[in-house]
Amino acid sequence: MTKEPSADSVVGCPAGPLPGSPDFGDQTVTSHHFGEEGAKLTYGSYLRLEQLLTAQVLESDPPAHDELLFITIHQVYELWFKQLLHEVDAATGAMFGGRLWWAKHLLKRVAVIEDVLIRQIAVLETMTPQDFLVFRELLSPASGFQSAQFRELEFASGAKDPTYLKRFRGLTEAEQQRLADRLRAPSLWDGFVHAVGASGLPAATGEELSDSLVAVARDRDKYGELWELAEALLDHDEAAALWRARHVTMVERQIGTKSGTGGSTGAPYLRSRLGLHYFPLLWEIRSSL
Ligand code: HEM
Ligand SMILES: N[C@@H](CC(=O)c1ccccc1NC=O)C(=O)O
Repeated sequence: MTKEPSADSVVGCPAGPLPGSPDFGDQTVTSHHFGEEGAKLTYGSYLRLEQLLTAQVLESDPPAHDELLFITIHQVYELWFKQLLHEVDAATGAMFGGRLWWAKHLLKRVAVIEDVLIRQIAVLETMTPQDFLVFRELLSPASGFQSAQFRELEFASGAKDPTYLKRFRGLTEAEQQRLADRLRAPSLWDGFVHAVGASGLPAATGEELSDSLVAVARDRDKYGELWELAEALLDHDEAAALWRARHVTMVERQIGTKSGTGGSTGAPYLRSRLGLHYFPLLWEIRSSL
């Protein structure tokens, strides 16, 4: 057990105002401005807090107490989805560029963020079905099904199901374009297949690839970097599967067997997606090891 340091026990951080820091009445240090002078950058302007903190607009009137939580959770998800796409794109590029250690580094971050996404479902589960029902009807026909970034993540990982392009209603032109672009762009899986080929192992057909992956697994002295990369991809795949499973249990807790606001059967539709794997071959080779 490590002891939590008290404020006055931290080296260089005595109790009381920090010398030279803004708004502490210390006028002696003028050579360093800590972002507080004139029109210089501030915390709020840098983080665009005016935009961020005015973007929670409730549908319910009078306001349903839990609708703010509902909006906040979804906005936080979309911010993390944006970050995940940033990392997944960079990891794909790194694999095509032969920088496998960087791809692995980024994929580890992806899995940690996904762990946060899984765990934050518990926050929304503090909302009871009764309190959700106060505003649920107002949400129809909107639904998480329409999250373009969520689908982009699926496509960017390797699960490219073009039928989703037609099944979406209400997406903006820009969102539709982004999804169409994603269908053509190389995925994480394409990047990994490239990396296997670049290492000298056969990777032209599914069978060759499967044999090569078994060879990688059996000789980690030789192919350690590829093996670890494959494991990092599997972590991402597993985390996405865990999120889907966690989401559907929450859905059943909130709406039981009711159909969804997005027009699907609800939990049965979501359960039909639980078998989805981004990298099926990485799971299949387990049976041959
Ligand atoms: C009270 C909480 C929630 C309920 C009851 C709920 C319910 C549902 C239902 C019923 C669907 C199926 C589509 C339809 O509406 O017909 C769905 C899909 C979806 N929801 Fe939620 N959801 C909740 C929270 C969330 C949260 C916090 C997120 C985070 C972004 C989310 C993301 C999604 C996504 C991405 C889909 C599409 C899944 C797919 O097509 O595989 N949901 N949700
Ligand atoms: N589909 C949910 C409603 C819902 O959760 C939702 C509604 C609007 C925007 C995002 C949502 N989140 C996930 O589906 C339902 O049927 O209750």
